[in-house]
Amino acid sequence: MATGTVGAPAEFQRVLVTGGAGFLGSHLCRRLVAEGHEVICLDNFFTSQRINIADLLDKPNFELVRHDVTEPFHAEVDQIYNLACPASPVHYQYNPIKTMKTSFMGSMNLLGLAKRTKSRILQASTSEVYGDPNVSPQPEEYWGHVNPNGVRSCYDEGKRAAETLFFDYYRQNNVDIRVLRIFNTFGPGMHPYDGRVVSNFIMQALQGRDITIYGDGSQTRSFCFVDDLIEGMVRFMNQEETVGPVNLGNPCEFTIKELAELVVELTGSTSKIIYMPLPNDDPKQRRPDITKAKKYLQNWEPQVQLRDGLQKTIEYFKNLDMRRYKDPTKHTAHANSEKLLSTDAN
Ligand SMILES: O=c1ccn([C@@H]2O[C@H](COP(=O)(O)OP(=O)(O)O[C@H]3OC[C@@H](O)[C@H](O)[C@H]3O)[C@@H](O)[C@H]2O)c(=O)[nH]1
Repeated sequence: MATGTVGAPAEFQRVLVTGGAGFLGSHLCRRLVAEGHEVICLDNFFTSQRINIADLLDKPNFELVRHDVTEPFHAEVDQIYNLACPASPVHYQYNPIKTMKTSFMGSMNLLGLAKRTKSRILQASTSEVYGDPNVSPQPEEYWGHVNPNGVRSCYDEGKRAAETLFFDYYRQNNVDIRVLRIFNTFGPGMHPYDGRVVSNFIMQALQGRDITIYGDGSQTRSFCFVDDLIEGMVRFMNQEETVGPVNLGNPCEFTIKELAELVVELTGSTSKIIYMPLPNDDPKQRRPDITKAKKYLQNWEPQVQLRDGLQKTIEYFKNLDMRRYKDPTKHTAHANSEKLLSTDAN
């Protein structure tokens, strides 16, 4: 029997985690291995590195396979968590055709595997399916406001197409699906060159570099600490009441300017805040409606608030050996920005 953790399945499972060496994937693998499950971690190491899961490599119930989900994969498994896809705008826009292929063909290949093995399969979908939302907070019923041919579309539309495939395999082939929409998540284990806002601001603050706000900083995001997210994800996988989609995130909403100021305060940094162009189609607001998550996931709600989570993340980044990390892509987030803002816009 597995440990008595809330949401843990009654029996040990053979679990496949795609993107298992990534930020969320490595936390998930760690938890599943600790609970005694047999874990196969699949990764192509495009944006992640082996070091993220170095502590798991010698565990007898952990197996690492270098594999790209755009190619079929065969194994006998009971559960599949499909987390494979670059998630940072900088990285997913680097090779947008590959991003779309990863979402669509990766889902297709893994749904085929789930169908054959009769395993349950969870898709890591995203708040980006809501695009630049004109409804706030965003409930699962909201269809979104998405540009089908913009620079973010490879990710937004890739994930939307993946959701379509999941629900069609469910309706047509009875595949046992779970679709989770993950909102902005942060915490220890993020790649220092991840390119997303929390890791950028902390690294800039710790290294005394300018803190780069894109736009005027009035856009909002709601940041969920990684432990809360993984807890919700495992509960969702192991409940029987809904296939989703279910939103998972922290509903406390902050402007990006507030985030920058908080990071400066918590690090005691002397960095100054500068303003850069807003990348195209950057959503102006984002906040999850988590009514469904609370209802179906045994009253799940985030336990760690932004300030406390940031403190833990700052400690993590302070102790990183930067020689071990490589920047996976060049920074392209501004390549398509239309308007330039002056450095004192605020
Ligand atoms: O250095 C930076 C980086 C980012 N930002 C801004 O901070 C906000 C958040 O940007 P991030 O890159 O962290 O993430 P985004 O919210 O744009 O996208 C994320 O959405 C949810 C997930 O599915 C994905 O992880 C990712 O696509 C944006 O408005 C962005 O323009 C900065 O102001 N400065």
